[in-house]
Amino acid sequence: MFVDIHTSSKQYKAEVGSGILREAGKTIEALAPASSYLIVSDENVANRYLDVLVSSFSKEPHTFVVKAGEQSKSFHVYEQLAAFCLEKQLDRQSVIIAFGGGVVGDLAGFVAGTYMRGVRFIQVPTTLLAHDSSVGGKVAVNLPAAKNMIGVFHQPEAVLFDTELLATLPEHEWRSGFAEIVKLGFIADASFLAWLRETVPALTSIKADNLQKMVAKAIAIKADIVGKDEKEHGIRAHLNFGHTLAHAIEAELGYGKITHGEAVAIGMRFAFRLSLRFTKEDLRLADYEEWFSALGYDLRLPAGLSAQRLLARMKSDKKTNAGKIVMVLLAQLGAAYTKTVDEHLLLELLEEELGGRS
Ligand SMILES: NC(=O)c1ccc[n+]([C@@H]2O[C@H](COP(=O)([O-])OP(=O)(O)OC[C@H]3O[C@@H](n4cnc5c(N)ncnc54)[C@H](O)[C@@H]3O)[C@@H](O)[C@H]2O)c1
Ligand SMILES: O=C(O)C(=O)C[C@@H](O)[C@H](O)[C@H](O)COP(=O)(O)O
Ligand SMILES: [Zn+2]
Repeated sequence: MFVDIHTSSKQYKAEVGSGILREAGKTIEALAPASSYLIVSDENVANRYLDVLVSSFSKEPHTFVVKAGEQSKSFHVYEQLAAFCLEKQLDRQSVIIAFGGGVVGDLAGFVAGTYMRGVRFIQVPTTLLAHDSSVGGKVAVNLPAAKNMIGVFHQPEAVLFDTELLATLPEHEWRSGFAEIVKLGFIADASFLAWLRETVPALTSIKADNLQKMVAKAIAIKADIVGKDEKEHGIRAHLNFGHTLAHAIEAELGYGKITHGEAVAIGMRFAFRLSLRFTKEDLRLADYEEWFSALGYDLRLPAGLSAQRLLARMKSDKKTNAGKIVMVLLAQLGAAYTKTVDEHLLLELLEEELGGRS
């Protein structure tokens, strides 16, 4: 299956299929002829699949493997990778391949977006979550205090999503990726949401054809939004549903202590509760809680966090405007909007959530 992504800076395709990794090198060589290729991956993915990708090229590419996990989305690793590019004499005709989940995609994409002021790159995602991170061109590293603070918009040349690779993904990583898929239903497509609800009573038993359909549809919804607003001047902010709090939780706990998607699931519940303060629509929050609890999510704020500290972190969100926190809320299921929200209200809700934990 192919999904077209049309942004103002680039048009490209995402291919979603089973077994496409075995031909990925040839596909990349045809799509993006280059003076040299560099594959960036992490140790978990490299141990399982790097030889398959490397041997699919007609000429051996360079490889660079980082430690698995969010800690690798740092300036330190960014610098090591950029230095490696120079050491291997990558030039402006070279192509970088991000082979991994969102961490590798964001890191390698940021190096690609900045090395020699920008070289081409290709996303070869290996996690469910990477249906989101591999599309749309947001690439970045974290600052210790805040997620994705230093980055650029740099679209890939193509996305090659082999759903077969998801077979080795740990269950909590399925949960992480699935939260971002459901997010797309909440903000933009109520019928997709209903289909997900029907089709995914358990994460470990999604049939192969439904999995491909789900990933392709999620990419198509994201592509539609990014196509309308590549640089987040408006509607793209809706993709941040649940993220203002999620990013605060991730930074406050320390990167890698909770998966991104599991933090987003908590953030979405919080945003649901906040949305209910401003609408009379039935957002069916209880349905979400019941469904996600059955799938093994813990939607409560992690114990031990401070409401004041979370609020302070939320202020460094990229949507903040003149010191005011801007939240993505739901008008109804399938329709989002942004709203400046008074911090006293946010604090009240955070304290209520944390109080319920003791
Ligand atoms: N750029 C964007 O638009 C965007 C969108 C969403 C999330 N993100 C970012 O993506 C990151 C999270 O990405 P992620 O959830 O993919 O995390 P990740 O890249 O850390 O991967 C999760 C874990 O799964 C392992 N793994 C990857 N593929 C595997 C496979 N096929 N089999 C077995 N193990 C495998 C990894 O080694 C890692 O331990 C966060 O930093 C988040 O901020 C970016
Ligand atoms: O693509 C987007 O736009 C998103 O917001 C997708 C999010 O799922 C993703 O986590 C993104 O990296 C968040 O971006 P940020 O600008 O809030 O850091
Ligand atoms: Zn996200």
